[in-house]
Amino acid sequence: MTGPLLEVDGLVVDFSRRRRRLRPGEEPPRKAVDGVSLSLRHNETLAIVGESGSGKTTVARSVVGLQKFGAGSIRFHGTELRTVSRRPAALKREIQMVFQDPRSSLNPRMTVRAIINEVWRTHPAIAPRDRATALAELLDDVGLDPSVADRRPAALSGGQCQRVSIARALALKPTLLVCDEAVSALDVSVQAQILRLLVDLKEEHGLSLLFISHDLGVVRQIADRVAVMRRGEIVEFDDAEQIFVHPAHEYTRQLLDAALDLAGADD
Ligand SMILES: Nc1ncnc2c1ncn2[C@@H]1O[C@H](COP(=O)(O)OP(=O)(O)OP(=O)(O)O)[C@@H](O)[C@H]1O
Repeated sequence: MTGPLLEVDGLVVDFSRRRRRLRPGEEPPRKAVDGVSLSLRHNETLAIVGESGSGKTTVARSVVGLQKFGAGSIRFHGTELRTVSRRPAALKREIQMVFQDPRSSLNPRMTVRAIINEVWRTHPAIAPRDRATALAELLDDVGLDPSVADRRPAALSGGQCQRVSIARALALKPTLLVCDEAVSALDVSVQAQILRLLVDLKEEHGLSLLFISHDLGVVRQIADRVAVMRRGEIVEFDDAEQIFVHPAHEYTRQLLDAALDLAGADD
């Protein structure tokens, strides 16, 4: 396959609605995302890092189609994407998102079996003929016991719920998984297990991952390339090794230092 899987070019998202005349010396309101360009290759993990409010989630939501954008373009397999309502169903299915809080993203009244069946009901084109076997395989893929199928989210741990969220995404046979702070709400040991799972799934299913995180320690474990965002812009975009060993931008160095301080404080 030639060309990147995903190309974001000059993306702009501006939440400030009222256009009033600025007072002399007043700074114009900052755009949440201001001219972001990046690309994601097939079977690659690209992480977007940056402090809170830097625009990471807004980029992710734009890619998934949950956020309208004002300018720029997002291309997937070379096809221009707009918001979800204007995307062809097959493309919608190919880009799936895993959220930070697995509990609130799963319907508490439904069993895991019902959650996954619901996905297949709404996408009959990719629904397996033998759903019971496919469900067992899916649960096995994400490291869950088959007995989990008949449980509800409240009966599962946070890590198990996140595995169910990942299984729900995989049920749609995506090519791109967008993970927005997908391990941030989990204990460190569970974080490591879910990261391992994502790496394995990426290899087994040929997935690409867009991985949003404020945690450089986590990003270091999973990313092939890293885009560093600050105030709506990308300040550095490079191979993970380069970012972590030879950061070029002062802001990246500050983030790395802050992460090291935090790690030291944990010891
Ligand atoms: N729906 C919205 N309406 C208005 N402003 C928004 C909206 N969503 C995000 N913002 C603003 O856009 C900016 C970028 O937010 P975003 O959530 O993308 O950043 P982030 O880097 O993901 O931060 P965090 O990790 O805290 O979510 C912030 O200033 C935020 O307040």
